Amino acid sequence: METISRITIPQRENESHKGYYGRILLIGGNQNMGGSIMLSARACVYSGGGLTTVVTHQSNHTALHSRCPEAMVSDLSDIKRLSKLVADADCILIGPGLGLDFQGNNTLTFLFQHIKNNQTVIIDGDAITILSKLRHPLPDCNIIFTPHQKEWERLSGIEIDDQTPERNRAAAQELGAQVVLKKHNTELYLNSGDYRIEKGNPAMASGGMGDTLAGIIASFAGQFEIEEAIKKAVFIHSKIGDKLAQDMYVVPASKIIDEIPYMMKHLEEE
Ligand SMILES: NC(=O)C1=CN([C@@H]2O[C@H](COP(=O)(O)OP(=O)(O)OC[C@H]3O[C@@H](n4cnc5c(N)ncnc54)[C@H](O)[C@@H]3O)[C@@H](O)[C@H]2O)[C@@H](O)CC1
Ligand SMILES: Nc1ncnc2c1ncn2[C@@H]1O[C@H](COP(=O)(O)OP(=O)(O)O)[C@@H](O)[C@H]1O
Ligand SMILES: [Mg+2]
Repeated sequence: METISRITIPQRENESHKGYYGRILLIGGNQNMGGSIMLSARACVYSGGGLTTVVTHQSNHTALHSRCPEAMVSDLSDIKRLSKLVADADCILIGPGLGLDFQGNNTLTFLFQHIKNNQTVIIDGDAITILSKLRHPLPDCNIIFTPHQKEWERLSGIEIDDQTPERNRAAAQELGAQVVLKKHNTELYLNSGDYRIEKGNPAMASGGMGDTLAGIIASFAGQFEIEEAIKKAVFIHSKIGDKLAQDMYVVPASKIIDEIPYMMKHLEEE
């Protein structure tokens, strides 16, 4: 397994506009977990996503507008609008705070029926847990799963203690998806090979940290080639976590988000 020890961020073209940097659709946040998709949304915007739209429970709209006015919103139950938003998106994230009830279920099913093979979907959090139970056939498109170890256990059937690189690779292959296995020293099972990020620390072990990473991956998937997007996103997330942990005992996810544009600038190609 190869260790990723550095990444770079390309300079932006002068003659570019928001349409160059991805139309990103983020789906999640039920009545109780609006904060999770707000973290994904802010992370997406702060990572440079061109246009960010959030599909979330209506009760989250005001808070989302207030925390992240750059993002557009739509109601989780507005299926007609969802179908247009899915059709227009380059990259779709589903799962943070989605909930495990019928609405989460229906939304995931709807997305799988409507996504096209040139689109990318990132499946995180509750969407992974739903899928582990329902065993829907996966759609024909670029699929990235971002489970933590427990979610991976549910999805792959491999118990946490048995999650070796060989077994994880075989399970990713069987799913036909790329997998970001989140843990201390996160592992990436990508089409080109297996990678490890030897960055990140326990100050990052707090709720919302994965929702934030999912937002960065979605944003980068709208801007960069897909494998590069995953590598850059996981690396930057952990590198910021390490930087902040030099002075902070715990690193709340919101603090990671605030640092993203600065770290991207720091890693920008000459
Ligand atoms: N502010 C919010 O609204 C938040 C919402 N969240 C959402 O809550 C939903 C449930 O996610 P959870 O992950 O909490 O619940 P899960 O029940 O899916 O898994 C959490 C449990 O898995 C176990 N576990 C084992 N290895 C782990 C590892 N390497 N990393 C993390 N956990 C590990 C832990 O015991 C932990 O209690 C998701 O949709 C998530 O997006 C969370 O992100 C927390 C913050
Ligand atoms: N001890 C640790 N070392 C490095 N990274 C960690 C550690 N604990 C948590 N993280 C990172 O925090 C994130 C947690 O993801 P997840 O459990 O999905 O969070 P949530 O669902 O609460 O947003 C992952 O990116 C994981 O790698
Ligand atoms: Mg999570």
